[in-house]
Amino acid sequence: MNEDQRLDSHRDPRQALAKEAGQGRGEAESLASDTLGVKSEVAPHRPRIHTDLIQLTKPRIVTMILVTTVASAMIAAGGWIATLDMLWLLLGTGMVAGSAGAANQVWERKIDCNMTRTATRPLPAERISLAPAIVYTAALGIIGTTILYAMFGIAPAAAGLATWLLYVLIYTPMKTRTSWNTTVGAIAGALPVLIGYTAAGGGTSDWTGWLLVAVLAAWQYPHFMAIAWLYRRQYAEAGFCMSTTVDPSGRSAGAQSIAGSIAILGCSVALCVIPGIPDGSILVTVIASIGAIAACYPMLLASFRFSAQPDDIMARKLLRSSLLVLPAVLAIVTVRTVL
Ligand code: HEM
Ligand SMILES: CC(C)=CCC/C(C)=C/CC/C(C)=C/COP(=O)(O)OP(=O)(O)O
Repeated sequence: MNEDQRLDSHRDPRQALAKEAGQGRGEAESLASDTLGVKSEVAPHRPRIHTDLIQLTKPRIVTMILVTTVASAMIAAGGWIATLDMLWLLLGTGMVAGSAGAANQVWERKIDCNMTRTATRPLPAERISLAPAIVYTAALGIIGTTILYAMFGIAPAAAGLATWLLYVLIYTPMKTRTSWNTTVGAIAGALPVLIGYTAAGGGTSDWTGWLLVAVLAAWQYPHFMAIAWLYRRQYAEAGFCMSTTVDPSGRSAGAQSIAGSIAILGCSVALCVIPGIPDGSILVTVIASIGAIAACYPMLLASFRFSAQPDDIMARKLLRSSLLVLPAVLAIVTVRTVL
């Protein structure tokens, strides 16, 4: 049984690889920590309630969302905003994002039982019952939206609410019906940049704000196509409709990964060039543009390699590069805009 066949086994690829690496983890670790080789805390065998309340919010996705929030606020403001304002912005956005993640898990509590990757979550594993989970989800969303409205006005609050509704009421039910769910999810995952952007004074009609949305939307294709490949059997068996269950060859996933990697490169360079129009420094513009291309290159290369050879090894490399490229691109574009 060669490596690919073993990796293709029905076992969760993370546990197969973890077992092989002699890590012998009892608990399946997060995909990113495993992929990035970053040691994350192994979930305690009997997690406490506060651990479960955090797990319900999809904390690692929310953390990356908050990274995009800081960047978009700084890009809109042309620099750092008042620290207290940034803290309120992160608290409000984090609560609304956590509420969306929790609402998704409430909605999918039954189908999550059918996937190794999600079966250990608080609701499928019955460590939290439905009623308190719903109250917790509602409280996070209402308090978070109220903070955004009270501190920053209608635009950030509306952007958060629109994202919540799109992710929970449109994207989530689409997951078992059509692989186009990924495009809706990409829009939902990208819209939160408008929270930070408008909270820091950016306009809803600014080119820069929508180019930031485009960067996030494009990024999610290589990001998720790698995941959709790694978990393709689990998605198929659980009844989800993803690009890799509709097209098991991986050609569609590969093509979408390449398209997304090219799109994020183009949008990132555009974000580096726009501030230089008309009277910005040519040298800074050129250096920043080269930096954006260099930051996107690893994910572009990984996308081409995954497309040429769709297997778990190439998919893990693509996922790893996606989780490193996004913060790098956001850092370069932020510094360029602030300079
Ligand atoms: C179409 C949109 C997206 C889909 C379908 C998607 C799906 C997923 C899935 C299934 C995982 C694996 C979670 C696990 O290990 O159980 C994951 C991990 C992750 N996602 Fe995404 N994601 C999307 C967009 C985003 C966005 C917008 C962000 C933040 C900007 C993000 C950040 C992350 C991070 C940091 C991880 C690693 C954390 C972990 O291992 O749990 N994702 N994503
Ligand atoms: C401010 C605000 C409302 C932000 C929301 C941001 C947010 C949660 C974006 C979700 C991105 C996304 C599609 C994740 C995958 O969910 P999934 O259901 O495919 O993941 P799963 O299979 O692990 O449950």
